[in-house]
Amino acid sequence: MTENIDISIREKNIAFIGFMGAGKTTIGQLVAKKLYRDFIDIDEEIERIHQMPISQIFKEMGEASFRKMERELIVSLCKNTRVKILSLGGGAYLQEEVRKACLANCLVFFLDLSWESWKERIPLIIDSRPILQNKSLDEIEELFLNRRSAYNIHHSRITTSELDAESVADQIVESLKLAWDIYEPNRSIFD
Ligand SMILES: Nc1ncnc2c1ncn2[C@@H]1O[C@H](COP(=O)(O)OP(=O)(O)OP(=O)(O)O)[C@@H](O)[C@H]1O
Ligand SMILES: O=C(O)C1=C[C@@H](O)[C@@H](O)[C@H](O)C1
Ligand SMILES: [Mg+2]
Repeated sequence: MTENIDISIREKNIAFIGFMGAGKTTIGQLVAKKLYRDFIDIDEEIERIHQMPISQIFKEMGEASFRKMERELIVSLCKNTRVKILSLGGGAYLQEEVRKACLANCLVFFLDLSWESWKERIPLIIDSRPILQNKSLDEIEELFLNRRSAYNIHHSRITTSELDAESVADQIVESLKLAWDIYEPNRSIFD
């Protein structure tokens, strides 16, 4: 397939972006199920291709190689696939090429949460995210705040603080259906 130009918004891939632990994998999976769409988690896909966890890829191949892998995979999926749900890794969207490809070919949802809410998730993610290793809480907060300027370039922002994953997914599906009906009434992906 050639580059996705002028595709209908119903056919566009949906991409989830946001900080580590914001819920991109969890919510992406739920949204995919609710919309009967294929789900691709970029981190899991890289782990599958290389047959090792991300933390080991960082250790053995270095962060720069990981960033190249995620960039190439995301850009290729953006250009060559449709109707998919893509959950990006937390740092992928910091790369300009990734941002451009996502914004041009996907509906980009920023899953946002407050620093206070994020801190409650630390025990759930701390061991498996190499970027968080050997950092103080202040340093992690700085990263959390600094990355917002990139995440703020999106099509839609959903605040997930105080909401369980199922409710966030329902809210996203509702907003998508509304947008599809407003911008492309009387159309289905089979037209
Ligand atoms: N809305 C939510 N409320 C409470 N816990 C949540 C919510 N969404 C996700 N979680 C939990 O937070 C943890 C991290 O979620 P998840 O792995 O989906 O984050 P992520 O954004 O994909 O992170 P990464 O960028 O590192 O891939 C999981 O244990 C998940 O169950
Ligand atoms: O925020 C980040 O930089 C990362 C987030 C994870 O999803 C993984 O992609 C990896 O651990 C790096
Ligand atoms: Mg994830």
